[in-house]
Amino acid sequence: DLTTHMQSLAKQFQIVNTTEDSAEFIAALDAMRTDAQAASEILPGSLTENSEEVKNYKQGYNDLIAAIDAAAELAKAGKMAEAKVAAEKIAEVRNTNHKQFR
Ligand code: HEM
Repeated sequence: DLTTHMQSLAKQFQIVNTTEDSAEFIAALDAMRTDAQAASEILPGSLTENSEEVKNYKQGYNDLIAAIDAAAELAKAGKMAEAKVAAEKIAEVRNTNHKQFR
């Protein structure tokens, strides 16, 4: 369910924020991408299907996935310092969307 995906996102994001190992960093981002995609298919109880808000909710996950991909790409290019900075955008996207939908 949605809560399980959120808890998994939080667990993996903690790894992203603490590891210096690029393989571990990339693997955690990969897991986050899978959870974000799955979560985007589940509407929270506060949203009615087909409402305008659903578009914004789905866009939130698109923004999250874009931030995940940007950080992963830098890490894959061996730019761990830049990747760490890019990963900060993930928390921004999370906070913005939690204000709206949580
Ligand atoms: C890395 C990014 C994110 C993290 C780490 C995260 C983490 C969490 C956590 C820990 C919870 C509380 C779960 C619980 O009750 O145990 C939660 C709830 C929630 N989050 Fe996120 N979140 C993220 C991104 C998002 C995004 C992008 C959206 C929406 C577009 C979103 C929507 C929600 C909603 C609707 C809830 C409450 C619903 C529920 O728990 O059933 N989150 N999130």
